[in-house]
Order: sequence, then structure tokens, then C-alpha cells
Amino acid sequence: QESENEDVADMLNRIGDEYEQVSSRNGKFFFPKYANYGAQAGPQPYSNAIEEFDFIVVGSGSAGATLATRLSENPKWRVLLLEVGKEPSAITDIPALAASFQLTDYNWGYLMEKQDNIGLGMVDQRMAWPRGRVLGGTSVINYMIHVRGNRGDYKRWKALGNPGWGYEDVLPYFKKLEDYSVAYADAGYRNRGGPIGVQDVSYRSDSVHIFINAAQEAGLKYIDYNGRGSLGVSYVQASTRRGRRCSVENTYLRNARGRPNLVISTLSRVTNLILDGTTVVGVQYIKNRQYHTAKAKKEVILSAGTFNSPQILMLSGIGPKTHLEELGIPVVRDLPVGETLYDHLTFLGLLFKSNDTITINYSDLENPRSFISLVSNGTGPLTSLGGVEALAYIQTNVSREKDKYPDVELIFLGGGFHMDKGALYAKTFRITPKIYDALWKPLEDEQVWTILPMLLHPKSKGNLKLKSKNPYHWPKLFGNSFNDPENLDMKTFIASIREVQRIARTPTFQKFGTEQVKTPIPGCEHLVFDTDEYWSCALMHITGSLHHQVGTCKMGPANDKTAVVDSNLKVYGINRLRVADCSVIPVTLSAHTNIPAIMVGEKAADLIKDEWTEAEGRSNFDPRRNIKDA
Ligand SMILES: Cc1cc2nc3c(=O)[nH]c(=O)nc-3n(C[C@H](O)[C@H](O)[C@H](O)COP(=O)(O)OP(=O)(O)OC[C@H]3O[C@@H](n4cnc5c(N)ncnc54)[C@H](O)[C@@H]3O)c2cc1C
Repeated sequence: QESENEDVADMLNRIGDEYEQVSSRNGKFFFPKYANYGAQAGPQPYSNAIEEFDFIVVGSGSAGATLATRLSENPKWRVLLLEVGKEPSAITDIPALAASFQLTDYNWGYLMEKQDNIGLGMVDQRMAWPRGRVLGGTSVINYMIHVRGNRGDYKRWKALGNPGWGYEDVLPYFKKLEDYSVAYADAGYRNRGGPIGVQDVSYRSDSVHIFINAAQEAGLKYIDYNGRGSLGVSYVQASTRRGRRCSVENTYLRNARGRPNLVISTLSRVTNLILDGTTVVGVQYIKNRQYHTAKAKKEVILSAGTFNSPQILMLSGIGPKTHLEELGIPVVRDLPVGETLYDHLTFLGLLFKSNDTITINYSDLENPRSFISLVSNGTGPLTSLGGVEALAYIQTNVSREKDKYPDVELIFLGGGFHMDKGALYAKTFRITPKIYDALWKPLEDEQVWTILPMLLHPKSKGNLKLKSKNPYHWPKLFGNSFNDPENLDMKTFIASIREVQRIARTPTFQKFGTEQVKTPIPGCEHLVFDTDEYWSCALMHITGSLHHQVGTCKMGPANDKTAVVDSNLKVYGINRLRVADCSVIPVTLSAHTNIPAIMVGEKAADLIKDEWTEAEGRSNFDPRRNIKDA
């Protein structure tokens, strides 16, 4: 089911789908025709009052909630935050349950389009591309791995022609957002007192200590990967406080909610921008099956995420001309929206057995005492980030970088998909029952740990297109993975598998009888295990996404034909419109993307405050004060 509410979708389809200019008491607006059908049954075109705000932020995820919180620090500005999802529940704060929220309606449930050389071991050959649809967005359903990325990532970002986005520019925001308490920290790069807690995970299996020692024995340095450099190994750092999730909802937003100038509207789906020529004057959204209009005196900022910000732009006539014309959407501005999409892929089948009891004991999670430890002192098995215990950043021998720069992240799990007997983890990755039964089922009672190698800088580039002009239809998401002309993505994966094998062969691991699981993956049995050909086949079957898609509203200078926004996050050729979320990130990052998205939200707030405070004339109000409560 590609539309999450067929009822409304059908109704919208019945109404017809021409676009037209609509006059209202507030002037002439550009609406899809189906927005203006007051005589028919169903949603009405307007709620009674058209409310007016200074700023409208669309989407309350990692970037949007951060931005709305910071903008509403100015009591003179009225800010509207629109979110299609509902409120999260206290259960989402429990780190060990992270994976389970993907199977709830807190997840949009997007799927990558079928491709013939990847996802062969996944249901319908389609990879899961989950996204949070809840107040707080994906920060409410993610795994809470706290990573900023490598200095070199931001060097590349700036070098593409984006002043203000180099490492020295963004570091103050990474510091501002955090409140760290990890034991091993590169103190000059860290900060206390920000909204997002950063902790070590209190619960660790024996296997993670062994991994950390073995990785060092194999030559990796122990590091604070959020410090000056990120090549090396470390216990995972978690976006938690007292062992519980720090989302942007329960940190930034929850403290800002009492402000009379911040209006938060959940269950509100923005369908399109309202344009007066090429100036954005507001948005149209559906709430309670009724159309509403909100006007923005200053700006609209799209923070609907990598899939939905480009969707809203295109539904509003801002996007690739030919594509919009194919769908019958009148073109307001021809821009390469959706034409860049990078993702982080991971190989799911690198499993190692031990003859000693060293891995996570899954039944600890179900023990009532674990719940008591979490509630009473924020410790215990339930603080585990869904089994993620350590990270290592490596540069494989096929990397073409001259500088020291990681090309793969190794994610250490002190367990694996076998732990829940196929009930959850394998399902979230859409592994077919045939593959689960062959590879993981025989391991259900064994001591098994897993390494997920994550390709940091894929050479393949995907894209996003609209399926139709119906706002309830999912956009089409093309990963286009493993399609780089030199096959470097596949080669880097294979090189990383060799590195992991080297770590597993260290005396430290061998003391525990460590042995790679050699069960052939169904579909690859005809190949000799552990040859490059075997791993290529395995990669085509069980490589999954780690959900770090970026780039669909790419930032770049005016002469960059792939750019949608400039370095101030402004959409080219359109007035009073910015995008602030992962979609603007123009490069692959050596990071998971929650913390970079919050950084984008923080920086967007300062860009906007600077511009409008200047315009309004400076007053005693200091828009950059670092409020204590948020
Ligand atoms: C399962 C999973 C695990 C992850 N684990 C980690 C991790 O451990 N560490 C990490 O750093 N990153 C992780 N990530 C990635 C990271 O969480 C996301 O990249 C980041 O949160 C995205 O932030 P964003 O602001 O771009 O968008 P989002 O946080 O996705 O926010 C977009 C918001 O806009 C809303 N929206 C969309 N369309 C509309 C509309 N039309 N009208 C109104 N509202 C709308 C959405 O419902 C959503 O709330 C994970 C992602 C997933 C899916």
C-alpha cells in the first residue's frame, strides 16, 4: 500500500487534479484545484480563520523541532510548527526498544524501489527506508548513535562552494546541541549544558570489550570519534540522558512548548506551499479532514526530511521541469529537486561465533528488574542502543583518498538478528523468511556477534521522483546502489569484510574460540565461500539501508546545476522559502545523520535570526542567547 490513507487519497483523486489560481480574501494564491471544492463532501477548502505567523516550520523532526525552538526564543515572533505525525509516547524513550518503532505508525514505512542487483534477499526485493512520522520526527525512532562526522566531511561540504559550512563553522553548533558525559572525551571539542545528552551506554556485553581490545591489537587507536579525528575505535556514544532517549521532542521542544508564541499543530499534513508568483506567502495543510491555510509574514521553512521536503516543493511546482510537466504540475521554478540522493548501506551477514558466553543475553531485556534499573537509575540492559555497542572508523586499502579519511564505519553488535528469533530485527530489514531460516535460525541458541560495515562515501547516486501529484502518494525512491562505473562501492565493502576478518583473527578474539559463520546465503550457494565473487553475491542479497539519506534538496552555489538551495538554505529563485533538514546536505558524511540534522536546525536558526533581526533593527533582544531550558 503506497498511500498511507487510501480513503483520503481516493477522495482527493475523485475531486480532480487540475491546478488553478484561487482568489481569497488574502489575495491570489496558487492551489491545486482539489483544494478548492467546498461544495463537495469531504474536506473543506479553508478553515474559518486563516492564521498568520512570522515563520512556519513544516516538519518537527531533528532539524525542524530544533529550528522552531530557537526561532521562538524571540517572543516577538509567532512561529507555527506543523507536523503530520502524532505525539510520541514514553515507551519511545527506551533505547533497547529502538527497532520496534519501525513496526508502528510512528514510521512512514517507505520502501526503496526494486532494483535488480540489490535487495535480492528482501521481501519483494525492496529495502526498508523508514522515517519518523511523529512529533520529533526520526529522532524519536532512531538508534540514538551520536556521531558528528569527520572534519574532512565539512571541508568537502564547504569546498563545493558553500561558505559557512566548513568544520570550524559547524563545530560551535555540534557543541551547542550537546551535554556530554562520556568517559573518554576530547574535551576541547565537547560541551556540557546543551539539550542533547551524550552518554556511554551503561550496559555492555563482554564481547564489546573483546572487540575494543582486538581492534586496538589490529592497529586501530582508541579515540573520541566526536573529537579532533575519527579514524579509530570507540565504545558507542549515545544521545541519551539518564539512560533514556534524547529526541528533539523531549529536549528542545518539550521545554519550548509553554511559549505563547510557539504553536505546534500535530496531525497536520502540509500539501503544498502557497505562492504569490515566486514568493511564498504560506502553506496549505490538511487537519481533521479539512483544509487549512496558514500565512507566513516572514518565511516558510521546509524541514519535512529528505523524502518529504522535495515532495512538497514539487507538489508546489518547484522541481525538474520535465518531471513536473509529465505529472501535469504547472512549473513555478525549474530546479533539480530530488536529483541527488546519497544513502548509507550496510552488509548484514558478517557473523562470528564464539565458544564462550560473551554476547548480550537477550532475556535480560525481558527481565522486570531491567525495567526497574532503567526507571530508578537509568542503567541496565534497556539502555542498550538496540544492541549497538561500539563503532570503528577505518580506511580500507581500496580508498583513493590521499588524506587520512575513513571510508567505512564498523558497527559492533554484541548479538544479532538471531537474538529475537526473527521477531523484530530481521523484519525491520525485510529479510525473507528463507534467508532468515538458513542464516540466522541455526544460531538462535549460539553465542554470536555481528559487525555491520557501513559504506560511508558511496559513489552511486540515487534520486527521488513523485509518483503522482496526489500529496498522499509516496514519492518513488531510487537507491541506484552498486551502480558506480568502477564498482568501487562493492570493492570497498569487500575490503572492509577483509578488515573485519583480520580483527576476528587477533589472539584477543581467538582466545574465545572466534570463528566466522560460514553458512552460505541462499542464492549464493554455487559460489565458494569467502571468495570476492561470493561476497559480491551476498552483498546483492542482504545489504540494507541504515537510513541516512541526504541530498534531495542539495545545497550548492548558483553555478552548481545540481543545487536547490544556497548556503543560506534559501531555495533558488523563490522568495521567503528555505529548506533545513537532511535533504540539503550535499555530501556523504562519515556519520549517522541525526546530529548533523540537529546542527542544520541550529545553524538555520542563526541564519534566519541574523537576517530578520537585522531587518527589524537591533533591539535589546539577543537572539543567540543559549537558553538554559532548551
Ligand atoms: C530506523 C532509523 C534509525 C536511525 N538511527 C540513527 C542513529 O542511531 N543515529 C543517527 O545519528 N541517525 C540515525 N538515523 C537517521 C536520523 O535519525 C535522520 O537522518 C534524522 O533524524 C533526519 O532528520 P530530518 O530533520 O532531516 O528529518 P526527520 O527527523 O525525518 O523529520 C521530518 C519530519 O517532517 C514530518 N513531515 C513530513 N512530511 C510532512 C508534511 N507533508 N506535513 C507535515 N509534516 C511532515 C515528518 O513526519 C517528520 O516528523 C536513523 C534513521 C532511522 C529511520
